[in-house]
Formats: sequence, structure tokens, C-alpha cells
Amino acid sequence: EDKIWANSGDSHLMEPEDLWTSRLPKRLADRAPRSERGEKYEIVYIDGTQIDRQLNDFMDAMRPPGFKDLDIRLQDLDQEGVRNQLAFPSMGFWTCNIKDPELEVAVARAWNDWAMEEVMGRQDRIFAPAIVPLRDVKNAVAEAERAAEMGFRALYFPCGIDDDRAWGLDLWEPLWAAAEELKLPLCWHIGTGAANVVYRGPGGAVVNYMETTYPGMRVVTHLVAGGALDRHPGLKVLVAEGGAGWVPAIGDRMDEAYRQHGMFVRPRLSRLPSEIIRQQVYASFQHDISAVQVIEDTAYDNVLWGDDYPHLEGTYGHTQQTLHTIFDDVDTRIRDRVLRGAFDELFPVAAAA
Ligand SMILES: CC(C)(COP(=O)(O)O)[C@@H](O)C(=O)NCCC(=O)NCCSC(=O)[C@]1(C)CCC[C@@]2(C)[C@@H]3[C@@H]4C[C@@H]5C[C@]3(C[C@]5(C)O4)[C@H](O)C[C@@H]21
Ligand SMILES: [Mn+2]
Repeated sequence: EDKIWANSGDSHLMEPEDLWTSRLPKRLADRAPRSERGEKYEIVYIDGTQIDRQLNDFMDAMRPPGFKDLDIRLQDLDQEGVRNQLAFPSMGFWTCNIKDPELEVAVARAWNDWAMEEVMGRQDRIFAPAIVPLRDVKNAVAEAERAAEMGFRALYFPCGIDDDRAWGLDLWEPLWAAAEELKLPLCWHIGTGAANVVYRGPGGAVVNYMETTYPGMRVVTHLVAGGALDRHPGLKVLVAEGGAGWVPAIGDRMDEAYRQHGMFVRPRLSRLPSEIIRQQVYASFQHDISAVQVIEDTAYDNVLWGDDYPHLEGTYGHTQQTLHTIFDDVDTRIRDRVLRGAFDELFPVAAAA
């Protein structure tokens, strides 16, 4: 069968062990994210506390040949049929767990410098969203501006956030205004920002995977209902790796709340939630067929495919089979939109590269 070429809106960079130790002064490097491999588990520590634990063989399974060698990785992309990748952090995901603003700023800046120098500076197919420090919105704005200056074309956000810093609160206004001004899409990745649910009962692996999906919906709900996207119509939001079939569905439900519970609604919005979603919210999936069916059925088409390289829930090793299975009988306009168009709309410069 002919090779299908695609852009991936959800991939990952795998950071070198010494990313922070080689770039930060010792007093900060010692407290930066660090993973230690034990007998059975790989444990991640930040600033002296354990923040993640994964089975060794689970982590090993996400380490194909190219995961740390850019040249091999580019060969992986050619083999799989992937042209461009928006590549999220891996260890960098944990920056948001840092409570000390000074350490958080240093860790974010170092990650951004590394991504620019060691990945984006060396080729033009794989680019990363910048990490912004979130403890103090002024630091976030400063790093977003610095990142834009350096050539970053997107910002990364963790889905989980404390209630008193919920994404819909006005405290984030300076950051939304800056991102809109800088034309930086806001890219939330699922499974981040809060401790993952680890239900050990029957169905645990599936339950735990699904539990990482719901926070992506919560992010969209706060940004839409809270008015941030209504106030900043130029802002675009991507929720990566959470699937896409749910997006128009929550639009309907938010419209229902907005209309039927109107007496409680504030702020009032200049557009219905479902309209804001259709104009500003994008979502990525790996294998879902519902992500394509939703376009056919609802005309919501801010849908990006993602290879989630190199994660197990991604398509590495079976990308062409996946793309043929999903798209062979699908209208080529929908296929082009999902495999390139929506990506190029979010990241025009990358597409031009
Ligand atoms: C089935 C049980 C409960 C059985 O436990 P037992 O044998 O009794 O010890 C347990 O083994 C299990 O759930 N294993 C699956 C692994 C897992 O943690 N599942 C969580 C949901 S999946 C997930 O959290 C994603 C979204 C997707 C897979 C990669 C993922 C874990 C990545 C991986 C690991 C780490 C966490 C991270 C970023 C990171 C740097 O890369 C994301 O924050 C999150 C992400
Ligand atoms: Mn991913």
C-alpha cells in the first residue's frame, strides 16, 4: 500500500540524564527532576520528594533505538511516515511539581535551552513546546516571551493544577494575553500536573489510562466557561493524547448548562461554548476511529493525529498500518485535515519549514 505521510501533534522528547546537572548550578541541579532505577520501579524525584513511580519494563518499552539519538529518531520518523512532530517533554513534565519559584524558573529555562540547542537547532522536523514556570504568572509571561524570541512556536501546559490556580481564574490573564500576542498555541498534554490515579483493582491499567483523559476535558471546560478563550479569540488550545471524540460532546453539554442554567452563568460569553470550542480548541488522538467519525458527523475538525512516539499507547512500529486502517475509506479532505491541515493551522511556521 502507498505510504501515508503525517504530521504528529503528540510526540515526546526523551531528555539526557544530565540535562539539568550540566546546565544548572549544583545548589539547584541537585533538586531538579531526577529518575532513579530500582529493582522493580523507576522512581522520579523532584526537590527531594518522590513524584512518580513506573514499572521498569513499562519504561524500558518506551525506549526505541531513536529515543535519545536524533539521527536515528529521524530515521524512525521516515520509516513510520511521520514528517513533523510536536514533541512534548518527558522528564520536563514534572517541572510543574516544583514549589520553589526560583528552582522552577531555572528548570524550565534549562529545558527550553536544551530543546532549542540540542533538538530544534539541529533539524527542522521535530519541534518542542516551551515549558513555562507556573508558580508565578510573571515568570510564565517572561519565559513565554523569551521562548518566542528563541523561536519556540508553542507552549506546554500540564492538565492537573491546584483548585486555587484553576485554568479559568483571572490570575492567568497576563499569560493568555501574552500568548495571544505572541501567537503561541497553548498545548496541554494529558497525564500530567497531578498524581495519576493508580487503581489496583480489576481493570486497573485501563481505568488508570482513562483517568488521565478526564483532566483534558476539565482544562477545556475552565478555559471556555471561564471566558479566557472568549476574551482572547486569537488563542488556540491543543489537548494532546486525550482523543478527540469528546470535544463536540462537551460543547453540547456546556451549551446546555449555559442556556438552561443561565441564571447562574458568569461571565456571560460573546459566543456559545460550542462555538468557542469549534473555533479555538484542538485535540489529538493515536488510534481512535471516533476521532474521525466525529468530523464526519459534527463537522468539528480541529483534530490532529499524533504518534505519541515513543510511548506504548502510540503507534511506533505500526504507524502505517494504523493510518491505513483509520483513513483508507475516509474522504481525503478529512484525512488531509487530520494528518496535516489542523497541524499546519496550529503551527504554520513549522509547516513552512
Ligand atoms: C495496572 C497497574 C495498576 C497494576 O499495578 P501493580 O502491578 O499492582 O503495581 C499499574 O501497573 C498501571 O496502571 N500500569 C500502567 C502504567 C501507568 O502508570 N498507567 C497510568 C495511566 S497511563 C499514563 O499515565 C500516561 C498518560 C500514558 C503512559 C505513559 C505515562 C505514564 C508517562 C510516562 C511515565 C512518566 C509518566 C508519564 C510521563 C512519563 C515521564 O512518561 C505521564 O505523566 C503519564 C503517561
Ligand atoms: Mn503523549
